[in-house]
Amino acid sequence: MQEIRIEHLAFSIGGRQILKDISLILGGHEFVGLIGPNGCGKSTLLKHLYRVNPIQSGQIFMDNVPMKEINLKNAAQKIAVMGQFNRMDFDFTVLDIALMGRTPYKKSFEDDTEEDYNMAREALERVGMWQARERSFNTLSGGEQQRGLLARALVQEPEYLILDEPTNHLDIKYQLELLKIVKGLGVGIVAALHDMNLAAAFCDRICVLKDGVIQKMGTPAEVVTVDTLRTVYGVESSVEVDEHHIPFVRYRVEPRAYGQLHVENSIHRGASIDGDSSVSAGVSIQSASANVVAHRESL
Ligand SMILES: Nc1ncnc2c1ncn2[C@@H]1O[C@H](COP(=O)(O)OP(=O)(O)OP(=O)(O)O)[C@@H](O)[C@H]1O
Repeated sequence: MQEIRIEHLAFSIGGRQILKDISLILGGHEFVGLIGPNGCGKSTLLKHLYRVNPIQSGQIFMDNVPMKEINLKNAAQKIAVMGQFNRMDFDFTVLDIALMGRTPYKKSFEDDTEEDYNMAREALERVGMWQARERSFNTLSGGEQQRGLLARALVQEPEYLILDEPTNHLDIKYQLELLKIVKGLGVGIVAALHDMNLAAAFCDRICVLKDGVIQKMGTPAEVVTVDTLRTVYGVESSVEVDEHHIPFVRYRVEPRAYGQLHVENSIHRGASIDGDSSVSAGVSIQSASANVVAHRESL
């Protein structure tokens, strides 16, 4: 696929406008990050691309063909999706989920072939889930589910990949691995991301949404700036740009806020929160305090 072109897309729910006049070109071989505060419209925009949300106003083209003229099966051969909500209604195994990636290529009730099985095996090995292939998908942890869904997307051999918060639930090793795998596919990618440093490290371009409007679009160095973080998120930061033009954000937090937290913790430590469990209350407060200290040191 060469490109997905979005023109003047607008979308309202219950009289509230969620997306306002969005125009955007997503190249077929670039990794575009979609960032912005909670509720700014990232998932709503992505749902238009994978056709969960109907187009109310504006147009979306895939390689110059209006999306509504492309039948769903053809679209599913071109576009794979890793969405945010992954619960399955039936008790599928991890292997079943991976094999579902072949569905757009099959006729109704056509059986899986050895080739399908080999593709599923290769994808599951790639995401470290082959050993868990007989596990019920619904019993997996959030991160394991996400890796299973990535395997399904790989098996689908898409030309374009849509990821809605793909690193949600993943530990740092798998966050990096997932982003490396998808980047290495050489297909177009659009991903809603919250972690600014991951977005900066992996994306070719970043689109910033706020209140359903595109605020900025550009390379990570153009977009991930102190000004963006202040105006879009209301957060103070410092941003360093390395020799590869990749920005790295450090968030500024008032040191006094930590001091106050320690004082509060020491006052409450050992005190009973629920009236009958002073020990467990003390433990949880201490561990929260330790987390804050560790976090502060890492800053
Ligand atoms: N079906 C719906 N009915 C009512 N409101 C909705 C619906 N879908 C989305 N919204 C609202 O639209 C706004 C944008 O939601 P969306 O999920 O696109 O945000 P987001 O940028 O992906 O947020 P987050 O970062 O929290 O995932 C939110 O205020 C949300 O509550």
